[in-house]
Amino acid sequence: MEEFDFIKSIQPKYYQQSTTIKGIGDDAAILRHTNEDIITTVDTMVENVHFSTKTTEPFHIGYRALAANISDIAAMGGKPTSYLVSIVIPTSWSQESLQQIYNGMQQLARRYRMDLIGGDTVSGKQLSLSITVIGTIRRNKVRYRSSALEDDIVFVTGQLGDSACGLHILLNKDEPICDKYQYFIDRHRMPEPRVNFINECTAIDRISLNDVSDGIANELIEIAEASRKTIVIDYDKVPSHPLLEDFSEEMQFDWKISGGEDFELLGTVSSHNWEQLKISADKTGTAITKIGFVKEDTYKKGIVWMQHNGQRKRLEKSGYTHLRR
Ligand SMILES: Nc1ncnc2c1ncn2[C@@H]1O[C@H](COP(=O)(O)OP(=O)(O)O)[C@@H](O)[C@H]1O
Ligand SMILES: Cc1ncc(C[n+]2csc(CCOP(=O)(O)OP(=O)(O)O)c2C)c(N)n1
Ligand SMILES: [Mg+2]
Ligand SMILES: [Mg+2]
Ligand SMILES: [Mg+2]
Repeated sequence: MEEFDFIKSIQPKYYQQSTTIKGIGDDAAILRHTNEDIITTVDTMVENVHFSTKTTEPFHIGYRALAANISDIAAMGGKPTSYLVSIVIPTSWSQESLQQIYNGMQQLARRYRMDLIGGDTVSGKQLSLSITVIGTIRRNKVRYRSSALEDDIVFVTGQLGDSACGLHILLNKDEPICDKYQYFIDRHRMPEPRVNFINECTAIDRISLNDVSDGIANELIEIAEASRKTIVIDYDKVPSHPLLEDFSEEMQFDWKISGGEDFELLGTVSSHNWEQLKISADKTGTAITKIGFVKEDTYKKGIVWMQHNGQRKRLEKSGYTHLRR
C-alpha cells in the first residue's frame, strides 16, 4: 500500500465537531472557534524510547501516544477537540499493524468526540508518532503551573507508580507474569487522561496544575519553580496500589517519585476549595489525595521538600530526561 492509499484508509467518514470546517484532504485543516480560547500541544513517541514493539502492541502504541497528548490538554484545564498525526513508518510495518495504531487512537478519540483533522506520512528507520492535539478552554479557566499560592493544598489524582511497574513487568517477561499484576500492565498500556475530572472543576477559580509524564519529583519542581514557592510533600501520603508493596522499597520509591507516564494530574488548590475539588473528584469517579502543602519562599527558588522516614529531604529532578549524555 502506498502513501495516498494509506491516507485514504485512515480518513474519517464524518467529523464530530461543528468547529471542523475542513479536515483531511487539502493543504491544511480549517477550524472555526469564536467564543473559546484554543489550546495546542504536541508530543512525540519514538520506538525504543517511549515504547518497544517487544512489549507494546500497535493498538497500544496509538492509544498511549494520544493519551499522553490529551493529558497535556487536561493539565491546562481544557477539553480536547481535534488531533493531527505525523507518522514515520519503517517499510517493515504491515498495513494491518498501522491500522491497529490508528484503531488505538480512535478508541480514545471517540470517547472525547475528537476529530482526526490531518497529519503527515513519511517512511524512515524507526517508528515515530508525533501527535498534535487541539483543545478548547473557557477564558479565565486556564490552569497554569505558575499559579500556586502560599498555604495551598498539594493534591494528586489516582495512584502513582503503576505505569513504571507495568513497564518493568513487561520488560522482564522472562520472569513469569503473575495474573494479579495485569492491573499494572493495563495502566501502562492504557492510561486514562483526567479530562472529565478537571472539566468538572470549573467552579474553582484557581488551580495550579501539571500532568505526570516524567514523575512527580520533576512535575512538583516545575510547579514550585514556575510559582516561585516552596512545596512540602509527605512520601507516606503519595497514593499507590496495594500490590505495589510486593516489590522492593527502592523500586516502589523510584516508580512513585520518578516513574512517570501515569498521566495523573498533580496540582495545588486553596484549602477553601478542597471540599469542592473532592466533590468534582467523586462525581467523576476520580481518586484524589492530599500529599502536601505550599509555603512562601523568601529566595523564590522553587524548592520541593519531602518528608520520609522522619526526615525532610530536598527532592532533586529525576525521572526520564532526553538528551542526557
Ligand atoms: N523542540 C521544541 N521546540 C519548541 N518548544 C518546545 C520544544 N520542546 C519542548 N517545547 C516546549 O517546552 C515546554 C515544556 O515541554 P515538555 O517538558 O515536553 O512538556 P510536557 O512534559 O508537558 O509534554 C512546552 O511549552 C513545550 O511546548
Ligand atoms: C521502552 C520504554 N523505555 C522507557 C520508557 C519510559 N519512558 C520513556 S519516555 C518517559 C518520560 C515521558 O516522555 P517525554 O517524552 O519526556 O514526555 P513529555 O514529558 O514531553 O510529556 C518515560 C518514563 C518507556 N515508556 N518505554
Ligand atoms: Mg512534551
Ligand atoms: Mg505535561
Ligand atoms: Mg518529558
